[in-house]
Amino acid sequence: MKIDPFALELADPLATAAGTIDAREGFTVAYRHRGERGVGEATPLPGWTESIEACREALDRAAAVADEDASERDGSGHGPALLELDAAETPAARHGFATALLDADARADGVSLYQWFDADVGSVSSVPVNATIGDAPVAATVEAAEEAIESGFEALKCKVGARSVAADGRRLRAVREVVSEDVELRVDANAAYDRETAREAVEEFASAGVSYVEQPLAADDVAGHRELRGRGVDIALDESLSEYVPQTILDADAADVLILKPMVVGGPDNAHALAMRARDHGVEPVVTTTVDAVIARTAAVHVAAAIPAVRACGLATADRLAEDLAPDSCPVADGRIAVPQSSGLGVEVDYD
Ligand SMILES: O=C(O)CCC(=O)c1ccccc1C(=O)O
Ligand SMILES: [Mg+2]
Repeated sequence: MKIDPFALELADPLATAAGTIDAREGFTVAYRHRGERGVGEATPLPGWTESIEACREALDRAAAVADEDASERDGSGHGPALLELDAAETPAARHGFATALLDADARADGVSLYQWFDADVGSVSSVPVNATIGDAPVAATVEAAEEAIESGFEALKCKVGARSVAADGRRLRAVREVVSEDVELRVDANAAYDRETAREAVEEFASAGVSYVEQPLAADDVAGHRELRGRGVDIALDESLSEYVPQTILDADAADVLILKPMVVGGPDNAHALAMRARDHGVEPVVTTTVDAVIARTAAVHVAAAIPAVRACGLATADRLAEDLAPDSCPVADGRIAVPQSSGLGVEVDYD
């Protein structure tokens, strides 16, 4: 297993109620499996996943198991090595190795990763995506919304909760005025509110025609989120998935929508399985990145492509990066992101 660190600056930092994301650091993972070299990416986001140090340690541990097994036994060390990586403890590390294995497996089988997940989805050339609009004053928010609409997005996700409910209400109504009613408006509070403020916020968002609010309350407040449902704006849970296993949220009827970040749930395979389980419970899955580099972003696109008739996903995050690890394999046009059709992940990383 080959583990290489990288660090990427953001050209367009993402301002949220929980702080601004302005750089991403992680590791590429390369692993030979079934005669193919698979590539993966582990890009931890502290607060959401393990730290960069814990990620490195976990990957080194998995590499030791995989490499020892490969040299001393039958070369099938990926099983025990993957089991070294706990999806709850070190989700980014597991994501990195699992993606490399999935890439190699799908390449060996000669199918694109999304079809490797589910051959029955048929051919999916693109999936719908939302534009991601950070926290900003009214004028800049409206400008970002207009720009997104001009480039063809039909869903906008606006960060809220860094300002008062009244101030966010002004931002959202101003956006509503310049975009047509057909445009889906979502918001993401990143756990900014207490219960009382959240009820006021939901009322305000309903009047601006918001479809769903991501994580209005703290990650551990499952009961609070359940009580917020049915007030005219759907409830989507995101941070709660780094606190609880998804089954807890599904069993508690705490969400209308589950935001699945492969980097946070421990890999594209886990994200796909959880998406299907959510659907079975009548909860809609939405796949998003954690503003990752091209390998993880592309893996997330394959997860979304394997979900039949998936809602707009939060995958249009490439433009925020000042640089990337390889050319973009999933360009965005007209509000949709392209799904690579070559075998495996479809990302060619130049190691020289
Ligand atoms: O969903 C999107 O549109 C983009 C992804 C996004 O918002 C995000 C990116 C990094 C970390 C957290 C989040 C989030 O959804 O809260
Ligand atoms: Mg969110």
